[in-house]
Amino acid sequence: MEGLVSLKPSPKAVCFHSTPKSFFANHHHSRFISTIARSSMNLPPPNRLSIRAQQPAGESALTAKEWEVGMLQEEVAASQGIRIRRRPPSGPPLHYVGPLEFRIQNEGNTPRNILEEIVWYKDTEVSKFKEKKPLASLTRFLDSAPPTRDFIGALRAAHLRTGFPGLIAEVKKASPSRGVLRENFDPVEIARAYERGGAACLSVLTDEKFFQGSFDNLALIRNAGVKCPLLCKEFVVDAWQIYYARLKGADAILLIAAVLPDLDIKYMIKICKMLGLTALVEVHDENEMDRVLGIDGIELVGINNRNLETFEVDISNTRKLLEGERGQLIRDKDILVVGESGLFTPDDIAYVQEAGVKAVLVGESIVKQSDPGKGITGLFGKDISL
Ligand SMILES: O=C(O)c1ccccc1NCC(=O)[C@H](O)[C@H](O)COP(=O)(O)O
Repeated sequence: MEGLVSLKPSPKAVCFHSTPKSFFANHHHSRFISTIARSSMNLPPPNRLSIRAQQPAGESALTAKEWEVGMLQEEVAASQGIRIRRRPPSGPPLHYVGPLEFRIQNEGNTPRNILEEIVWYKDTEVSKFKEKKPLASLTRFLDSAPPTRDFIGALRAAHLRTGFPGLIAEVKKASPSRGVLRENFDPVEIARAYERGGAACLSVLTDEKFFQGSFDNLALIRNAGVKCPLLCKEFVVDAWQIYYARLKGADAILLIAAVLPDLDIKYMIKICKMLGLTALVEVHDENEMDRVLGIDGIELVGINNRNLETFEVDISNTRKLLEGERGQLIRDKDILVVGESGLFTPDDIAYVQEAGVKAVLVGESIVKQSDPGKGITGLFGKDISL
């Protein structure tokens, strides 16, 4: 039978007879909701056997429900073309039919690519953070957080002033694709050098495990009096991270369409607006761009030239996503577009500017220079600080 990975006599099968009626009622209810939700979203029938009512009660019933909700979320995401799974498909608890127990096959609990690995790690990381600092305790400090600065305004002003795309310069120590980019890494010194070199805004990587960044770096740069508005470069999977970024001094935060379903993006944009933060919504392909253009209230879209699943970088991606009707819609909506990743030379900047971006996000090519401020001059082929 397809999908069945184990089938064996179960010593626990006796539990089947002692399962309380309330469990069957609730379970039936949750199946009912799932079925309505699934059909209203044009989702295919679930790809698993549906005899779960025979599960034992208690903890495993709860786990089964959590699993079912998670599976429904995954199905919604998949129906929007999202390939990244938010957490490992650890599968439901064992199922019991009479004397037999069985599990349904899942695709394996190993991430399929680096982005999925990062997202799975974030899920557990954020859960731990939330235990230590629940949202309710964070919100108490919101009034004492530093005021947010106008991220998009700074990019537009730099574009007007220099005639080049406004620069978001990235404070990036390391990356999964390139390893360590800068050994002697002083985030505040780099931030100041970028500001002196003419950056309009800064992007600060806050992920520790994969990029050797930190939320402390964000706070250090903010508290050092750097005037450029700051983007919190995180892999957001939970609204908690947005509140935390705000408390640490961010003015903007990254939301990745390859990770977040439409409803999450809408909800997170509302939270950003409520907190005075700008959302930079990042896309990599046409499907993600079309999804994002269908969402109200988007002001800033980043086109990442790096495929975060394969690490492949191709700056013609920016041009491809800005061609034709999409480009027209973006102009009609007055959305500011940021060209991201793989920009090393004045020709690269000219190429993405020609494609229609009014801002660029650059890390590697400038952070590697002994003076990152001079790196900016090299990147643009001109001193843009003047
Ligand atoms: O940079 C990576 O290796 C990477 C891997 C997985 C997920 C995200 C990753 N990078 C995030 C970015 O997109 C870049 O930091 C940013 O656009 C700057 O790119 P670059 O100028 O090429 O350093």
